[in-house]
Amino acid sequence: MAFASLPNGVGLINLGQSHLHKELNECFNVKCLRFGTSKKRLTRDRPSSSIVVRAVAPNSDIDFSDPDWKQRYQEEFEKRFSLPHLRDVFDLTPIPTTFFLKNRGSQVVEDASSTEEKKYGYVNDDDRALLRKELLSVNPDQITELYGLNEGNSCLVQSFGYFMSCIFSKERNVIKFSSPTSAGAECIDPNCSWVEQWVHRAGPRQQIYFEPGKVKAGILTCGGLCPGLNDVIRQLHTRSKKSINFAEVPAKFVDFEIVLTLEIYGVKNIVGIPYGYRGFFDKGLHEVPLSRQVVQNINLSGGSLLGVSRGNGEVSDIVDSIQARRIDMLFILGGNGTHAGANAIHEECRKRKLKICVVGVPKTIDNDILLMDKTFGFDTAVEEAQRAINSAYIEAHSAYHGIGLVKLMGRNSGFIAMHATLSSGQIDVCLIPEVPFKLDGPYGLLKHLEHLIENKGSAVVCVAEGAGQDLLEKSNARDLSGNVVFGDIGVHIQQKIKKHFKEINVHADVKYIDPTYMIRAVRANASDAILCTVLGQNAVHGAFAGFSGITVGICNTHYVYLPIPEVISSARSVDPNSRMWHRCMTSTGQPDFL
Ligand SMILES: Nc1ncnc2c1ncn2[C@@H]1O[C@H](COP(=O)(O)OP(=O)(O)OP(=O)(O)O)[C@@H](O)[C@H]1O
Ligand SMILES: O=P(O)(O)OC[C@H]1O[C@](O)(CO)[C@@H](O)[C@@H]1O
Ligand SMILES: [Mg+2]
Repeated sequence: MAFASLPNGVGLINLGQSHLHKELNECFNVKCLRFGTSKKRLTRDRPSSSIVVRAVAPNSDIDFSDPDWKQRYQEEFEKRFSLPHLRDVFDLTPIPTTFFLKNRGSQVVEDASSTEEKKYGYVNDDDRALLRKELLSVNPDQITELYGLNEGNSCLVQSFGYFMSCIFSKERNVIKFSSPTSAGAECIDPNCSWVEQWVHRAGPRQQIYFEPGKVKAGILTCGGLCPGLNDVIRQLHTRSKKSINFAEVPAKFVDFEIVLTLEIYGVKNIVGIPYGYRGFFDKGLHEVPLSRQVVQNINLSGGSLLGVSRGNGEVSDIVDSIQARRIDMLFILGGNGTHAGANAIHEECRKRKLKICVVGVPKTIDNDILLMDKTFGFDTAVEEAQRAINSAYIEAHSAYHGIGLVKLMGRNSGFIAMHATLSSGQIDVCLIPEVPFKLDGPYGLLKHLEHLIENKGSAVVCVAEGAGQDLLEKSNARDLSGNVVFGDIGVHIQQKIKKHFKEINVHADVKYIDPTYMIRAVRANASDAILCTVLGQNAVHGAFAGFSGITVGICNTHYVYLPIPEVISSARSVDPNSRMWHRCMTSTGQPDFL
C-alpha cells in the first residue's frame, strides 16, 4: 500500500486503495482533508465552500472473496465516471452536427459532411479511453508476442521509435504490479489484480443538442495566472495597443480560438466574462463580445486577456447573472477552486432546470488535478523554473562557499520543484510539501549543506512554496478564495542557513532567488500550446454534445471528459513512494533529512 506521507504525518491514500479502512481527520496545508469512515475517500473541507464535493469510493466495502468483485467494481466505476448530460433533466431530441471536418472553407458550409466523414470523423458516446497510466517494461520480442504484431496488427515495425509510439498508442500499455509494495503501485485488491478503468473519450459527436445559431457562449478564466490561458481562448487581438476597457469593448474587437471552434459550429454570439467569476457579480464589469476575425499572435504573450481573479461570489448570484445574460454554454478555465465553482454552477443550473452546459478546462502550473497526465502550463513553468535554477547554480558555483536557494510555486504539490530538479540536473536538494524534512540535527538539511560545502564547495537547493510549513509559525490568513496564505519557507531557510554557518564559523555566501510569478506569467511553450488547443476544442465539442458539469483532460495519453467532482476531490500530489520521486532523490543524492 502506497501511503504518501504529508508534512503533518497524515496518510494520503492513493486513489484505488480506499478499501483500506482507516479514519483520519487532519488539516493539511491549505485545505482540510478528511478521510471519513463512511465515504472513505479524501475530500476537501472548505469552510467557505458553497458546495459539497461528491465523494464516492468505487471500491468501498469491497468483498474480495466475492468472485464477481471486479465486475461490481467496474460497474460502480462506470457509474462514477458517467457524464452528466442535459438529457438527464430534459427531454431532448438531438440534431445532426454542424461541425464538419472536411469541405470547410472560409464559410461554414451547411451539411457538407462526406460519407467518409460521417463514418470516421466523430467520436461515439460509447467510446472509452483507459484511465490508468501504465508503463510497459518488456523487450520488443515480448511486445511482438504480447500485441500480436504478426496477426494483422497495423503497427508496422519501421523503426524502433515508430514501433514504440505505435505500440504505446494501442491502449494496452499496462504494468503489472506484483505487489502493493512495488514502487508507485496503485492496487485495488491485495493481489494487485489488474482491473480496467475506462473513461469517456472526448471529441466531436455526430449529434448535437444546441442549434448553433441560437447559442450564446461565455468564457472565463479564474484563479491564478497560468501559461496557455490565451492559447485555450486563442486568439485575442486588439487593434489598439491600449489595454482593454472591459466596460466598453466593441464587437469584433477581440477574437479567441475557443471561439474559432464555436464558430465552426456556427455560433455567433460569444462573450468573454472579465476577471473570472467576479465578472458575473461586479456591476462595474461588462462582458466582452468575441468574434472570429482572423487575428494574430495574442497567444504569443502570457497572462489572460480576459483577466483572472480570486474570491467568492454567491453561486446563486452567478447563476442569476448567467440566466439574465441568456448564456447557454459556459467555458470555465481554472484550477481546483474554479472547478468546484463550476460544478456548483452546474448543479444550480440543474436545480433551476436551465438548459445550460458548464464545461471546465483545468488550468494549473502546480499540476495538482487528479487523474490527468498533466495540466497545461506545467511544462512551461518547469522550463522557466530551470532558468532560475541555472542562475542559482552559476551564482553558487562562482562564489566561495556559495549556496544557491530557489523557491518555486507549488502550494500542495511539489511537481514543479521535482520536475525542475530532474530536468536541470543542477540541484543538490529538492524539498517538496509531500515529504517532511528537518533543518537541524545530525540528519537535518543544515548538516547536509555543511557536508556539501566541505566536499563540493557549493550547493543548490530547490524548495516548493508549500514545503516545510510545519517549520513555520501557523498563520490563519486566507486569500479571497479561502486558500491559506503560507509562510515564506524560502526566506526562512535562507535565514537559517546564514545563521547556522555563522554559528559554526564557516563562510557561506547565500543567494536566494524567488522567481514565483516569473514562471507563470510567460507564454506557453510548444507542448503546452498544443495541449491548450486540443483541450479548448474538446471543451466546445463537449458542450455541443450536451454534457455539463464536466471537464476536459489528457489521461493516459488520451483526451477525455471527466465529471468535475472526480478530479477535485483532493489535490493531486507527488507520491513519495513513486519511481519519479525516487529518481529525483537519486539525481540529487540527497538524504532523508529526518
Ligand atoms: N468550493 C468552492 N465552491 C464554489 N466556488 C469556489 C470554491 N472554491 C473556490 N471557488 C471559487 O473559484 C475561484 C478560484 O478559486 P481559487 O482562487 O482557489 O483558484 P483555483 O481555481 O484553484 O486556481 P489556482 O490553481 O490558481 O489556485 C474563486 O473565485 C473562488 O471563489
Ligand atoms: O499569489 P497568487 O496569485 O494568489 O497565486 C499563488 C498561487 O498560485 C499557484 O501557482 C497556483 O495555485 C500556487 O502554486 C500559488 O500558491
Ligand atoms: Mg486553488
